[in-house]
Amino acid sequence: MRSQLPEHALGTLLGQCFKSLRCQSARSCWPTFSRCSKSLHTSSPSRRRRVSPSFEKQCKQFHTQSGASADGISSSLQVVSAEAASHHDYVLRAEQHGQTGEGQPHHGTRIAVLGGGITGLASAHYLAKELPYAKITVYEKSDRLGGWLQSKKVDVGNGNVLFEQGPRSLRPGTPSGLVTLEIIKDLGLEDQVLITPMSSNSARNRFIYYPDHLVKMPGPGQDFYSIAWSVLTEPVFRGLIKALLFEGTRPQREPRLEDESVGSFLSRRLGTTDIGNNIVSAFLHGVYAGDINQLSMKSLFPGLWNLEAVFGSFSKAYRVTLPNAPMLQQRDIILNQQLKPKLQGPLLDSMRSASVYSFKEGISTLSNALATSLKANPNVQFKMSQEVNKIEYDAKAEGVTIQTTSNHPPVTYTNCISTLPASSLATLTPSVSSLAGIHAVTVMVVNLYYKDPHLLPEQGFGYLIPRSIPFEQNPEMALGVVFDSDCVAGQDTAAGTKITVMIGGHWWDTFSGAEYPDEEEGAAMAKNVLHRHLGINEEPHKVHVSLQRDCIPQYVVGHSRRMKTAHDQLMAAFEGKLSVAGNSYTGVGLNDCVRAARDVVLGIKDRREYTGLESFASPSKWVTPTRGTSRQ
Ligand SMILES: C=Cc1c2[nH]c(c1C)Cc1[nH]c(c(CCC(=O)O)c1C)Cc1[nH]c(c(C)c1CCC(=O)O)Cc1[nH]c(c(C)c1C=C)C2
Repeated sequence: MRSQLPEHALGTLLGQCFKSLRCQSARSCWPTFSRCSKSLHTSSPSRRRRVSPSFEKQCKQFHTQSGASADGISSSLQVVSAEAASHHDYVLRAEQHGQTGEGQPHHGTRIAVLGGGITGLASAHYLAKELPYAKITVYEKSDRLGGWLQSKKVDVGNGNVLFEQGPRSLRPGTPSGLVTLEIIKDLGLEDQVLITPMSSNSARNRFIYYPDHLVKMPGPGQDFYSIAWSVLTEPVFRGLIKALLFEGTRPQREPRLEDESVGSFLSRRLGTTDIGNNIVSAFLHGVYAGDINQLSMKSLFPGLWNLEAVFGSFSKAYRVTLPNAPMLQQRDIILNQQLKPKLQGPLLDSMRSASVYSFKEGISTLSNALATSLKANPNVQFKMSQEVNKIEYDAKAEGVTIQTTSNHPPVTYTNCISTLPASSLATLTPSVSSLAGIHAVTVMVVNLYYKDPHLLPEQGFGYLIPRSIPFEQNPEMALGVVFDSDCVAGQDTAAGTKITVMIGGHWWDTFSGAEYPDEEEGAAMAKNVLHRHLGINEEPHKVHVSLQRDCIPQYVVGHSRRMKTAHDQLMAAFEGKLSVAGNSYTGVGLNDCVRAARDVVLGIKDRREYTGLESFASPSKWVTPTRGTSRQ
């Protein structure tokens, strides 16, 4: 299965150009994955011997550098099993210990979950499943559950259309994606799932708007000549061929360099800022609504960051590792091994052909079903409209005390899982000061519905707008446009064209609250964008504008170090009884959030002391299961 993100541009250009260098951050595709984990099991000494001498040399070099055994291939295979048994593999161990963790069931265990968004609900779900004896209390400051998942059904006269105001679809082909599938299975939502196949227009046709027209990004189904023509003639690809040809000649980064921005990394490796500014910045707009010159290479693309450290350049990595030996994180392999056998069946089978998926009633189906199932559980209590204003460690009780703005007395819990934004958590407890600086961007989401079903000039996912677009082409500071009618079919009963325009993000970093456009201005801005870029002059039949304040945390340079400090601070101040999960920490996607929820619950179950940031304190190893090399 190929990766079908809007960042296909990046995946294809960096990935396909070097063929094997699939970005193995959190985005590995699962056939590769299955192959690798299969070969992990079946790897025999005779197979291991079939390794090129140059590769072996690289491995030895790397192992020596990293302080690991210089035993090349076999040592890296040992790394895999050694890590599975190592002290920080809480998750695996928790599963092996069964439902009661290391000790006996602890009746009287009370766990607080702060935040009723998708991470909070998923945490409560896994707590109820894994610690059935525990009493769970979910605190939510607003009067609704689901957080950023906001699907709105709108009556348009001749039927309904569904507007998504936040995330709109899920990708099944990543390790974290398996966790979401597990929840779907737990909740019996299989018949609600709507799949967008990889063969669909939206999966195949992805565009960047540059400098004044839509440019189709290379992707599956496109023939070599049209890709070559596009790369040679479209200004968006300026400098690409030269950059790739000479990438291997550029020096490896200084070992001292702990992190750098994606923009800096690309210009250093490719010798030009054009690829970053024209292509990768567009992809980063589609996922993070963020700034390529601030976002962290190490956190966003750990796979590429790691490859440079190991091999010196991508082209060398390609020559050495060959296409079928991607490097994977040990924790991903373990997750795959845990969940895939459990998920075997029609749902997993149907996901093999899926690019993305959603639900008939929208993405909120997931949070609504979680809430319904939790409300039916007598061990789970929701404290709605209750804002937490203080969190303290109670050393005597060895627990966490939660105080809210309501007049209720503070309550002490055995453990607390905070799914609040990092910066909010920092205001509730001064002891995790390192979380205070985590900034999030605001995006204005404008959903438009037109009765005319034939308005769009192209069929596809939509388009992303890079930072380098001339100002007069984008004075509204739009980040991208989604062709919703093509993206997820089957949610609307009314025919027509549904589009979402996303505006702002990092472009609004310096805005104070008062400067954001109001709904009327937002609607006018979106219509201007569609008029200028797509020639749409028609008035929409329905418009919905929502300002999603601080919705996407930014993993800027130094993120992993900040997280490591936060882990240490949480351990020092709360003895591991306060854990964190959510989009501020280990990934901004929905799948990342539910995976974080599961990890935290299994960590608590296993050890009862778990911060959720262990992966920063003891990073998972990188392994090439078939051949073997690793790096922390
Ligand atoms: C509010 C706007 C958002 C923008 N990005 C995100 C939100 C919530 C978060 C996000 N979007 C994507 C990912 C990656 C998913 C993954 O599996 O890792 C994340 C974390 C990809 C994406 N972006 C857009 C779509 C339709 C998708 C596919 C999957 C999804 O629906 O989440 C569209 C899009 N999002 C943003 C912009 C500017 C944009 C423009 C086309 C910002």
